[in-house]
Amino acid sequence: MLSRSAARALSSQSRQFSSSAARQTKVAVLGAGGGIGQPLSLLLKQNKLVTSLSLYDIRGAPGVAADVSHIDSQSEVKGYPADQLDQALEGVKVVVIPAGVPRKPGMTRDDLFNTNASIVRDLAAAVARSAPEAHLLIISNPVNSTVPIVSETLKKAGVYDPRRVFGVTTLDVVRAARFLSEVTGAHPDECKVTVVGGHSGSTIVPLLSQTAHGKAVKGEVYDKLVHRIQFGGDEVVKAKDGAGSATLSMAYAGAKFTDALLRGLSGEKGVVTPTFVKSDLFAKEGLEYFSSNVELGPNGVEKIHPVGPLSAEEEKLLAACLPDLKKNIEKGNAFAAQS
Ligand SMILES: NC(=O)C1=CN([C@@H]2O[C@H](COP(=O)(O)OP(=O)(O)OC[C@H]3O[C@@H](n4cnc5c(N)ncnc54)[C@H](O)[C@@H]3O)[C@@H](O)[C@H]2O)C=CC1
Ligand SMILES: O=C([O-])CC(=O)C(=O)O
Repeated sequence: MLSRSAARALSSQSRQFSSSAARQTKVAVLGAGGGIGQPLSLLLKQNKLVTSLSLYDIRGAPGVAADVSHIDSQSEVKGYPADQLDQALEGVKVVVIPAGVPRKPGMTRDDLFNTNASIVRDLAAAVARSAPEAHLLIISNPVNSTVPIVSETLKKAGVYDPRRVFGVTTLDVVRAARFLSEVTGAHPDECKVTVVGGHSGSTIVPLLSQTAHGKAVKGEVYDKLVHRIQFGGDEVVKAKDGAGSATLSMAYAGAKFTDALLRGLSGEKGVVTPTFVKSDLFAKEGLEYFSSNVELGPNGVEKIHPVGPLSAEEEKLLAACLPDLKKNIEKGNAFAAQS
């Protein structure tokens, strides 16, 4: 017979266990064998909100899984070969997709469309079949078009919920903080910049005027900083000289966004970060999707924040962003409509 205090302690322990178990989640990485997929899997293995990691790729996922599974964190890891996509998705709550080809020097992200559009469509169709209630985090480029493709594919399957589809634009936010810190000498933690729009060149709009350190940057230094944030991806593509694009910083950014979503799903309040989602902010201009600050919660997207006050320079950047972004979105929609 347990004493009353022992029984109380046991019941409080089991409440704690059940609430933390409820918060934990099975996460899949599709494209886990790739340049982003491997370090992303490594980082997700260290996330306490992940109970189980399901690693899928058409090449090499079982090997990555065996390797990552030796890390001494609580989650289980399983790798799936090319013919086991549906099994990989069973019971999965969050699906992160870095599958597809990366750029080489001289290419734009849009040049990846022809290869990556069908990869992303087929993976989204599998999610619709095997994990219809999962949240989808799209890393594969061109994000401005792959997010519409995923959304339309889910719509066709009758399982679309716009609160559960996210284009991962976190790398732009990460770069903006780092590059602003390099210009000002302030710590990156004090240089958080909201980046809105989409994820390629002119569609990337950093709102430097909304931060204390960013507001102080003017003239040529401002122009160079904005250009560096918009074209940071090209810097890495050039330096890698044909061996691909950003993988390590992207894995960091992907893990950071996944963690934000998991915290929101688990009920944490006030989790707000930019992400490319179905949005009415620029519906009048004909845009169905837009990245702005989004509050993440138990259902995914809880609240889409407006872009807020803009400087004259940012008004111009936004004016340049909207038509390009609209074209990218329409291209994704047109592909999905023909598929
Ligand atoms: N959203 C963002 O900020 C960023 C996006 N990217 C994009 O991420 C994508 C992946 O880049 P990396 O990892 O560097 O490329 P990678 O070539 O190293 O890896 C891609 C992986 O996808 C796998 N794959 C191809 N087709 C697949 C399919 N049908 N199912 C499952 N897996 C499949 C390949 O086998 C490979 O392991 C590219 O499209 C790249 O442009 C890259 C950096 C930043
Ligand atoms: O530049 C690329 O192709 C990869 C990417 O999206 C980025 O690094 O932002």
